[in-house]
Amino acid sequence: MAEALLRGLCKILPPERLAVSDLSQERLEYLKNELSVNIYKDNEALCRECQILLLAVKPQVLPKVLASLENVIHKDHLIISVAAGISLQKLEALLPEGVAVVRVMPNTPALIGKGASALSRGTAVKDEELEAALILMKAVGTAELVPESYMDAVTALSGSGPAYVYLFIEALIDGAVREGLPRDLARNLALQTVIGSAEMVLHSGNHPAVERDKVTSPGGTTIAAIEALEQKGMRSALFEALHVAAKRARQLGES
Ligand SMILES: NC(=O)C1=CN([C@@H]2O[C@H](COP(=O)(O)OP(=O)(O)OC[C@H]3O[C@@H](n4cnc5c(N)ncnc54)[C@H](O)[C@@H]3O)[C@@H](O)[C@H]2O)C=CC1
Ligand SMILES: O=C(O)[C@@H]1CCC=N1
Repeated sequence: MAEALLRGLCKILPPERLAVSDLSQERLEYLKNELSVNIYKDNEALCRECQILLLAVKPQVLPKVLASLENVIHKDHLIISVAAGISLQKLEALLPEGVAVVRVMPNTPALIGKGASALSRGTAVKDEELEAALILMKAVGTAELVPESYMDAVTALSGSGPAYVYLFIEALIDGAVREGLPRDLARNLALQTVIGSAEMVLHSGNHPAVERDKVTSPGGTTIAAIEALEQKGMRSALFEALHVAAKRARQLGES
């Protein structure tokens, strides 16, 4: 996730104003070679140099990382956490008192500037700090301010969502191959179908069902396919997927 954000940020900031630290020397060298950003092997050294700190370690690791930075993080820092499930209350308790923290749920299409992020504001965040966080996230796609109570559902929808869409695309391609199409042709048609359909809903502002009805001829092919999808429980499978993902986000916050 950090690489996706970093690549997006490189489009609005010169690489010399960006720095990254990681335990893995190999990751650091890869990012230096790819993006020419500054690299630090040591989180503390990076914290001394940078004012905005974007934390992109696993939720299970985050408390340990923040504990190790207790003496270097101070009130002039703005902390942005992308860790799934970790609440603002928990982040604030892990940070020195009064440090500004914004909780963000981004997604990996940020890598190509097509991310979808939601942000929630911590208690010590000043207006200009919130604005800075929004500018950074808008550099990699759409970014919306949301109440923190939405965050686990956001994680289930747009945070994890790209994975569901990739699974859907993969299944479309395999289904077409099953019907005899060459894989390359199936891939191109499947991808353009997903992109075109999303853009139709976006640009028309219509409910998706309105666009679906336009495809669905009486007695035709589409209604036969939709009957099969309803019988196989596609809709309820997605309800369940989002439900367990949101539940898992809450569990990650408790660990
Ligand atoms: N992968 C995704 O699509 C999304 C991930 N997130 C959040 O982003 C965070 C990272 O997730 P991923 O990128 O998937 O994980 P990842 O495992 O790919 O990346 C974590 C990175 O942290 C580094 N790291 C581990 N301990 C460290 C330490 N003590 N100091 C410095 N670096 C350390 C690792 O070497 C690794 O490069 C998680 O909190 C996750 O909830 C949020 C939205 C979407
Ligand atoms: O799978 C995860 O836990 C992370 C959070 C959202 C997307 N990836």
